[in-house]
Amino acid sequence: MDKSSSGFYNEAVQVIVRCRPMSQKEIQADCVGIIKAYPNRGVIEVQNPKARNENEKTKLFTFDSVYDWNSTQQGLYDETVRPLVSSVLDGYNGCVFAYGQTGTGKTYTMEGTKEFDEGQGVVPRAFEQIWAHINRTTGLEFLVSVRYLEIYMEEIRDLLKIKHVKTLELREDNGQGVYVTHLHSQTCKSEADMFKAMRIGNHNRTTGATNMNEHSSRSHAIFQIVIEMAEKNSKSVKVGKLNLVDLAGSERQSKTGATGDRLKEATKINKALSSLGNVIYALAENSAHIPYRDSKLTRLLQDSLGGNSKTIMIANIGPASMNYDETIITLRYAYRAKSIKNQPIKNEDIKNTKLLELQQEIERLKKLIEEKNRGIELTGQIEYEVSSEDEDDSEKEEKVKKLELGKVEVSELAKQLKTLENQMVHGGNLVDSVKENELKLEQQRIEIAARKRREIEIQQKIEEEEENCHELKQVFASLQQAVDFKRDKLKRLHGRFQSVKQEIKDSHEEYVRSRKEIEDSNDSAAMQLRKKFLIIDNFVPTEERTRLLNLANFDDNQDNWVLNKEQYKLDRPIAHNCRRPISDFAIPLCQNSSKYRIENILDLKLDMPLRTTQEYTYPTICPQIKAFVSNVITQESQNNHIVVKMSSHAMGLKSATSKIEKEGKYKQAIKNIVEVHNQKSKQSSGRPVF
Ligand SMILES: Nc1ncnc2c1ncn2[C@@H]1O[C@H](COP(=O)(O)OP(=O)(O)OP(=O)(O)O)[C@@H](O)[C@H]1O
Repeated sequence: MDKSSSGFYNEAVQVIVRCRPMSQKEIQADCVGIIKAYPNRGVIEVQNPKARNENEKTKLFTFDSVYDWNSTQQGLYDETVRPLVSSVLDGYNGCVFAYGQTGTGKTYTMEGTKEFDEGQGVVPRAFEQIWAHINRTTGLEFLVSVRYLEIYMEEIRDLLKIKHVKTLELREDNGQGVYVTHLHSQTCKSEADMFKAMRIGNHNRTTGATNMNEHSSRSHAIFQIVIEMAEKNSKSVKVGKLNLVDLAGSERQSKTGATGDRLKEATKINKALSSLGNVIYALAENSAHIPYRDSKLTRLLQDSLGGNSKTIMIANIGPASMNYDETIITLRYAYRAKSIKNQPIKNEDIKNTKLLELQQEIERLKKLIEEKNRGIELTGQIEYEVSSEDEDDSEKEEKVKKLELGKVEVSELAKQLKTLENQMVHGGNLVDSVKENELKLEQQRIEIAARKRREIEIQQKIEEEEENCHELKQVFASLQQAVDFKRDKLKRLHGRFQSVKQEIKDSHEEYVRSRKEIEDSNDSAAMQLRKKFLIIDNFVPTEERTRLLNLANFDDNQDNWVLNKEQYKLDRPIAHNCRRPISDFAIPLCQNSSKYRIENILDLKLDMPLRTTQEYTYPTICPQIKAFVSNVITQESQNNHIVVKMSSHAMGLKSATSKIEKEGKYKQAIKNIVEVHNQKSKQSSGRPVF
């Protein structure tokens, strides 16, 4: 930690990398593993399956810690996330987010699997830690609430209240940072309440199957836990906020096979992730402008990246050779994120919190109840002391009524008090011995994590120093030895120079590729814009255009242009006793109507719905019967009936007749004859003729 120019302490974003095991699909496709992880040095080595020369063969990346396929959920949590959640419980803002290609284990890391103990990911383990802390902390009152949202197709959705009627918008506030309006906040009184909220949200989250992942997350999800804590009757509160973020994975259409909706989702996912990449890049480069406003995701993560938060980025990668390009891109972003500096500040002494409001309201209600009770007691006493003979009946009744009313009011207030008290949790409801043991265990875990981090840091420093001091330590016996040593060093440095050169070349290629993507999307946006201009220029009168342009204002919160609704009023055309045509058939009828002319200033065709019926097709007669019968049918008219006669070889050249009512129903007649004959044939020979 170092001090920034603004006087706050800078703390770098902690970046860890996790590589999942080879998947069944990758094993079946005979994919080669290209990742080597060195957890004690925090190093990841990637082998390039397309290497053309020695320099391109391997790439090394150093991180705060790395986890390979043998890593456990418990190990990862204890070593990296537990210390962060402890800080949140001390009043800091914290954020853990999982980043990486689709199918690399982001959801596995954040949520985990259904197996109860070992399978649990970061989110449920954080619940456990938070509630263990609350249950052993005496003397404090807590108000714990959760929110769960997803950004799907650039729209924010409340995962705890899916049928939200109000639109959820992003707003910015000096105290709160960026927040979402009308987002449902669920108060939790126990670990089970939090689990319930998580399950509801997960159930509502948008997922879908792709070639890369059967349960692919199609949205970015943020689970937010807010913990307000204060002593009883205190004047200020400490607030810890934890954001647990499971991002949707970046994906290539060629690999995921996405089409239709999946493709549209993928385009939005990739766009938001590329904005995130740009923010990381700009922060790492210390740019004057950080493009947070490019997407909703980056706006929501504004505090976590470069702001008031302690942040951990978990970069998830896969081990297979077929994903080499994506793995390198993820590792490059993660590497850049290492140089992002945040300024976490303890949220102490906060005044406008819900917990404070609750505490004050509880106090007020308690006092009120006390006063009312005192009043009731007094009225009761007076009633008892004053002799009943001195009062008439109506006065007595009045007093009894007043007394009853007072009691009802008190019971109402007591109910309100109970509801308010129920929202808060009183810490420290564990038995003392359990409390002590838990505290010890927690401290041990945090110490072990800190020791491990220190070991990795020391190891990385030693390697750096060794490189620098190697030459100083050497004592050369001969000139030749010195030359050999220098040659070795030159070779090493040349190798390093080549790999840096290669890295620059790769980065340039990546830059060209992403520039091309941006240019393509710019071109398509410009094309859409030209189309809209074509319509506006040709169909919207100039005065109206100027009027509307003057009414449009840019809304920072919505990040969009909006029309001033009070001044913007479009007069609807007046009806002229004629209904608006709603079908092709009705249009000609309305051609002469003044109403039609006024409303349809632009003579556009109506958008007709797609046809849902089919042309009538005549039934067909079985070709054998048709050929056979057409030769022998005769018809005669008999008392308004048609008699169809047919004879066939199949019937021993006998003729049969059928009587039908109308012309054109020969098929029916033939059917009748064939059925009758088939029945006869079945009776005699056991099988039909036709
Ligand atoms: N460390 C791991 N150990 C064992 N299995 C893992 C691990 N990481 C991921 N997996 C498995 O890999 C598969 C894909 O994981 P997951 O769904 O978490 O990927 P994802 O990155 O969230 O994908 P998407 O971005 O498409 O949502 C799952 O079947 C998961 O169980």
